[in-house]
Amino acid sequence: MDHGVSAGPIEGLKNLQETVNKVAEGGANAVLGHMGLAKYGHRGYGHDVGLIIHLSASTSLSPDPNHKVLVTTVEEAIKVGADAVSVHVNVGAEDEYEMLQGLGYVAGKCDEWGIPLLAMMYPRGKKVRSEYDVDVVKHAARIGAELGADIVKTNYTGSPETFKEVVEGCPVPVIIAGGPKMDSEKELLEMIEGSLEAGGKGVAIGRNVFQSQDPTGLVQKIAKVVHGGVSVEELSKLDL
Ligand SMILES: CC(=O)[C@@H](O)[C@H](O)C[C@H](N)C(=O)O
Ligand SMILES: O=CC(=O)COP(=O)(O)O
Repeated sequence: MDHGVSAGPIEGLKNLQETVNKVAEGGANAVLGHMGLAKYGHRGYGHDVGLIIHLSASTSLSPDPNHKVLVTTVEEAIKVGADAVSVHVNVGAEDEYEMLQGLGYVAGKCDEWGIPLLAMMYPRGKKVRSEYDVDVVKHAARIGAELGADIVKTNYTGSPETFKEVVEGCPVPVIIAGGPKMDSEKELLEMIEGSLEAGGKGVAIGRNVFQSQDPTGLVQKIAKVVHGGVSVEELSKLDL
């Protein structure tokens, strides 16, 4: 739910509290967002849900939206009760070097404090012809682990065969982002299933969940696939 910074109050994120409630009820393990999520997304009741504070930011209005900067610290995240923190690196961007420096720095701080670090490793920049190409995705994912992340989040490469190369090339658990809203839930669930088949360990789905007609129901289905080992075919037979 970090899109409020990059894209503004987009559909599904206008009311953070409501959205946090819906996904927590569906069984999400954690919500991820900027500092404001802790302040304005706090519900004070209901299911507990993990909190991952995102330390990087850029906006779609910037001359270079691929240039993410660190906007808060591991210590500030810990103060608001974070269970983990995340950093976004665009591998291939003009200012890649600063984002790599930032990731390395944050990884050191996370080790000092004993807090897990999720690195969002996206191949994005002039030399990147496709953000979903296995060669650039596996390179980006590997960098996340090399620089000290505990979990790497990246793009799904379109097939279990290619995604296996990403997982095998990355010594820490790899999870996938959802990307732009898809036409059907089935398409999303099949992508998730494909990533798990390849050895992926989970998902960090944004728009496809919070812009769904039924975020709670969709998270329930995702949890059945990720945690319950239920196939998408079996899922269609369940009364959900
Ligand atoms: C809006 C996008 O293209 C996403 O992939 C973002 O870059 C990822 C992140 N959730 C963000 O909003 O920065
Ligand atoms: O930071 C962004 C994400 O974790 C994933 O967002 P998406 O909307 O699923 O791409």
